[in-house]
Amino acid sequence: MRNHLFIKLCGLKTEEDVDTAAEVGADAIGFMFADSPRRVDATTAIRLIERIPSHVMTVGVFRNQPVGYIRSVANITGIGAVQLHGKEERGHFAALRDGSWTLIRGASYREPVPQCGQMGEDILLLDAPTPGAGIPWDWTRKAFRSPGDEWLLAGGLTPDNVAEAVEITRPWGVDVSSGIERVRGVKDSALIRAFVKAARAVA
Ligand SMILES: O=C(O)c1ccccc1NCC(=O)[C@H](O)[C@H](O)COP(=O)(O)O
Repeated sequence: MRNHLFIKLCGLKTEEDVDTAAEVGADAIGFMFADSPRRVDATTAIRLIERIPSHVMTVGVFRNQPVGYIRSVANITGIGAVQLHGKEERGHFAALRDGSWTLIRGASYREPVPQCGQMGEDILLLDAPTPGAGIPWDWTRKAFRSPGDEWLLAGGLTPDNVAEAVEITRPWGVDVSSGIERVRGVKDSALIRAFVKAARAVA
């Protein structure tokens, strides 16, 4: 029996989204504070975070934004984790170490494969070249080796392919955004349920 698979659902925007995610047992819920059709403002995030049980990790996703802005959004909203998903270097991660947040690094799969902790992050999220586009990278490649302990597989995951992706790559967790939407930027409760069910079914 494998360990618990950590499931992060990203880009949620409504009460219905977060209530469904909590009900089906998501481990983390991501809010987009970077340019995206899923972007929310801090006021919306605060309202949504109030509904989320404390055992669920709340994640703010940022991309190439100043440390001061990230810190202020993190403080105002009370998010539990900061995900840096752009070209942020080690200095960005180091500057954000003074908070109580878990630090997540979103990196595109490439050779050499990014490794867990390389930039000072706590969790690595291994993604496709274009984040949030619903396009998978080739996780079926035979030479794939785990980048470390706490890493999330992301990029084009759906209820239909998540089980196979987990079986092949054996990640610590998975992350999804487009695969739980029928319309870009709009989450679908049935797809959220189907995704979590399929991911949890992997032995
Ligand atoms: O989701 C976005 O629109 C986005 C935009 C800019 C930077 C990061 C973004 N998303 C980060 C995530 O963690 C997504 O869940 C991840 O890229 C997977 O997305 P998808 O392939 O759509 O499942």
